[in-house]
Amino acid sequence: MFKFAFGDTSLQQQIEALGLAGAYAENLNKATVFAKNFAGNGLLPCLTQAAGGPDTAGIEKLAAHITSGFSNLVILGTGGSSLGAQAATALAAYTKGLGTKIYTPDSLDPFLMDHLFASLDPLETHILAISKSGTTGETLAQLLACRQWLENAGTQKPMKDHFSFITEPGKRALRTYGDDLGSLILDHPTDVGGRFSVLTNVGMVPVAVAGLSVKDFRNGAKAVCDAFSADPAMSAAVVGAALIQTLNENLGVTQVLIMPYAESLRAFTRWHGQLWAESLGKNGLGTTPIRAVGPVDQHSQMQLFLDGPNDKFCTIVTVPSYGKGPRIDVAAAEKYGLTYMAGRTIGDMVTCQSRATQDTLRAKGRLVREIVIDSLSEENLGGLFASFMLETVITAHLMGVDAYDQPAVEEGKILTRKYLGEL
Ligand SMILES: O=P(O)(O)OC[C@H]1O[C@](O)(CO)[C@@H](O)[C@@H]1O
Repeated sequence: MFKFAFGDTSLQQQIEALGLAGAYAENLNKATVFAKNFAGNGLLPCLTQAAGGPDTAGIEKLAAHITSGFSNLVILGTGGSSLGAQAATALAAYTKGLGTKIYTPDSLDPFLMDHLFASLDPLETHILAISKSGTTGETLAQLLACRQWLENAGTQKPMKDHFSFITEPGKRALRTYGDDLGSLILDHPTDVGGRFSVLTNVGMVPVAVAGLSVKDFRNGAKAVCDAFSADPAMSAAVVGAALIQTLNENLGVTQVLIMPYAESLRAFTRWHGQLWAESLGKNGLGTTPIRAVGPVDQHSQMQLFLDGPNDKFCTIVTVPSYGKGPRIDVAAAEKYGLTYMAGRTIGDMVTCQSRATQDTLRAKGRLVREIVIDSLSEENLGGLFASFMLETVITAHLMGVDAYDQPAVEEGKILTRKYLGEL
């Protein structure tokens, strides 16, 4: 579980100081009513399905097939078919894992494909192609290229074993391809959109391959959903959605910054970026997600956040890191005039940096939410996924847009196919 707070001064006092008490109360009420109905109706399929876990056997079977036969897993997929897996498996950087290395070439890039083919052992490589629609050009092009690469390598294993698929049931190119090959295919849930799919098999097969606990991710999400259902008005999702909407409508806040002080949450910010942008950027409305990671981006973007336009709602995610990490040698630090860090740990420095960032942002009049997770764990990351999905859906309701479609992107896809056909 995680906690959230807005600094030493209560949120209510800050809202009153901005003259927004009435507007915020109205949005909070609207968000709470919606959240209660929503909870009463069983929340989102992407959350409830995951909690039930009827797909566990399929996830375990596919993960076992991959880890027992291959030392590399290449996940072909883009957007919601890759970002959740990247965000979730980033935690494995701190664990021993199962020995299978995961590659996620989610942007089509000829140089990266050449590099992958040159550096990976084809006989040791499994390809998992994920696409909800089963028609995404980038993923299909990569798939055909991978098949050719494996054919050329003359693999000894049956070709069908080198591939697996996650896609919706029904007639679609990716499904037909997988059927023809005779490979293992898991169904992408039809009632879960790609950017909401991280807790389904889409994110959880990679999690299992990485040696992380699917159960813990889902339990973490469930705990957040249970707390949300029990008292929506107190949840980070409802408060966050009401606040962002109020700031947007009344103070011209048009950007939402998410800045974790943990390298392993960098991929999480990319996942959040798609979730927020694709769900809410509609009908001339929307707030732009901005990604940053602390402390490194204090040295690149922070000047703008502090001293540029006051148009951002800031969320800082922290993990208690006091006393964590290597300790800085006292004598060496003192010799070079670095007494302030002598005997401190790297975690002490990061703790002070995130605190200083928040204080400075607040001193500059920015509204800052701190989300504190007590450790970098599957439960906590699962909880963050659930909370931000809920926040997005509630914000969409307050804005009056449909969180689940992405009509404008589809126009670009049609044009790409046309241009390729004309080459
Ligand atoms: O999973 P699919 O169908 O390949 O789609 C990949 C991504 O492309 C989009 O449809 C946008 O083009 C996203 O919504 C989606 O996550």
